[in-house]
Amino acid sequence: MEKAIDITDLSFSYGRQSILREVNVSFAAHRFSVLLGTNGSGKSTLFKAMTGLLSGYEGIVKIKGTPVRSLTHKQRASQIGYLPQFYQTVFPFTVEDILLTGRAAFSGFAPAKRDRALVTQVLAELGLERLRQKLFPELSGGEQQMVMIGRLLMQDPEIIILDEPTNHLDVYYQHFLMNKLKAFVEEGRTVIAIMHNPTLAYQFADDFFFMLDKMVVPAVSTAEQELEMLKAVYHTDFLHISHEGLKIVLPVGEGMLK
Ligand SMILES: Nc1ncnc2c1ncn2[C@@H]1O[C@H](COP(=O)(O)OP(=O)(O)OP(=O)(O)O)[C@@H](O)[C@H]1O
Repeated sequence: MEKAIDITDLSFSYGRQSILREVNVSFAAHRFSVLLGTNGSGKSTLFKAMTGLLSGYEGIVKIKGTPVRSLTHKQRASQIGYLPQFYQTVFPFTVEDILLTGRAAFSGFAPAKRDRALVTQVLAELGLERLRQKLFPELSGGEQQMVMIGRLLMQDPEIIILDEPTNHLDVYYQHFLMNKLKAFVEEGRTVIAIMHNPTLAYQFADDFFFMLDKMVVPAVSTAEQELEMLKAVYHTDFLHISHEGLKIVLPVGEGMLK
């Protein structure tokens, strides 16, 4: 297996609070991997380690064979695009300005003509042309989320790492985005995402991982084991529904299953 990200014996604490404990996991290149897990289980912390934004951990995080700590900012930007869970700007930047910042690691603060052409291309790809001159802080949450995905495309990284990419998106855009992420993988990129919606993840992604007891556990093979794993992670019952070859995993409330 060609590894996009390889993590060995990663442990990390915030002060006295242990968050990650000897995490060993690899995310395959050219696949769409999803990490699922409960609130506060350490998923974002793990992703920060993967993107070089976390310091003070034990263990090794490698991006395509090179420790992330030894990559320069520019090398990192060409390999990894990261959509954080939270971002905020109160400055009145237009959507175009925000997209151009996706090129900052390559073009500095003087965007080239081709960077503006790329803005046109990315907005068209995401169907967001109407937003080009709008002020980013005045967009809706879902519009901002899509613009931030566009910013990743401007960066044109090999590996796309997303922390809850479907946040704020309506059902149409959730499916639109998941299809896009799948298409990026078909084009040869690697996508790794934290998601809170197993139903959506199972429909679109290739590989599944769970955050459990400060460690990352890969998905199990049989459908029955899968439901057990989901229950162990979320303390919630799940059921499988199969519809014309489409497998749907659905959480159900306690006591709903007879
Ligand atoms: N900067 C920080 N300083 C101290 N504790 C932190 C910090 N960031 C996160 N934590 C704590 O670390 C734990 C894991 O947080 P993390 O954000 O990695 O969880 P998560 O699985 O991504 O959660 P969610 O699904 O709610 O986004 C939480 O208990 C959180 O309170």
